[in-house]
Amino acid sequence: MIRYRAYAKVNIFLKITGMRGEYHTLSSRFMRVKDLFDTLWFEEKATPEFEIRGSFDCEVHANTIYKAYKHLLAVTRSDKLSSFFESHAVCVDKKIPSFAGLGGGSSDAATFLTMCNEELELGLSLNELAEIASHIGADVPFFVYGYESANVSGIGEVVERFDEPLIDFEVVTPDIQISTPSVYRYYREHLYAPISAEEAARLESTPSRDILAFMSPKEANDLYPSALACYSELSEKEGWFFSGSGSSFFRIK
Ligand SMILES: C[C@@](CO)(OP(=O)(O)O)[C@H](O)COP(=O)(O)OP(=O)(O)OC[C@H]1O[C@@H](n2ccc(N)nc2=O)[C@H](O)[C@@H]1O
Ligand SMILES: Nc1ncnc2c1ncn2[C@@H]1O[C@H](COP(=O)(O)OP(=O)(O)O)[C@@H](O)[C@H]1O
Repeated sequence: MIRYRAYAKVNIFLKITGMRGEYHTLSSRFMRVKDLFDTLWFEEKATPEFEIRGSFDCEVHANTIYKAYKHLLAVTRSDKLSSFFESHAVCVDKKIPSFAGLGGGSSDAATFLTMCNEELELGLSLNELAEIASHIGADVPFFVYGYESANVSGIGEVVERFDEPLIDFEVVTPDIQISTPSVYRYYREHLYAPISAEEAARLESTPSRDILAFMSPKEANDLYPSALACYSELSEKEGWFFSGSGSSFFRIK
């Protein structure tokens, strides 16, 4: 069976540009962490229930991989798909820490969609897969496209490849479980200051190395000051940037 890599990501910058209903619209640069990834593959099994093999802190129906399966089945209504998972389990060698702001669950879900499309020859286009991905989580579309670096906007469904060399990151993840909704809520209630379309365009045309050289960590990620305010046990790390809603920090190796 072919093994697939579900890479982690960091947010080089993450700026809020407004609201869309309950969700925040953002302008963010996502970049792949090339030496941090989960590995996924399919394995034959005897029992018919949907099965995910791997070390998770949630039960199977809360797993983003299962949510991806349900959405894929609803869209394709494919008997080939449902019967395949009566005889095959999804195996995951989990390396990306959870609740880390590294997109672990989102990356797994996107990789699962890609694996099904390829191995079962579902014939879905990249855009069709990304459309399904947008219903699973805000970060999932980025991982479907598979770009090493991209500008992500909307609430995460607009993904535009950014052409630049990949940067080698060092990532540390303090053992603090940060709730993404809480961090966004605090930002909205206490720190809401959306940037203009012109400022977003300027950031989106700036190479990531320049962002990391000229912006402070708190300027680069609007959710960082919010996470610090929400979690007293989270402390700043001099010279390190904050990824997504956290708790991971990263810097150039
Ligand atoms: C913060 C970011 C930055 O990349 O990722 P992580 O920190 O999780 O890696 C993303 O915006 C998170 O994406 P994701 O983790 O998929 O969020 P979801 O599960 O879709 O949403 C969790 C909750 O976060 C809030 N949310 C999420 C995305 C967004 N653009 N605006 C929001 O307000 C909503 O309250 C939502 O109910
Ligand atoms: N495939 C998955 N991998 C990791 N976590 C998952 C997965 N599916 C569901 N989860 C749940 O999502 C929570 C957040 O994990 P994750 O998406 O990795 O965090 P983040 O979005 O901050 O990177 C986990 O604590 C776990 O309960």
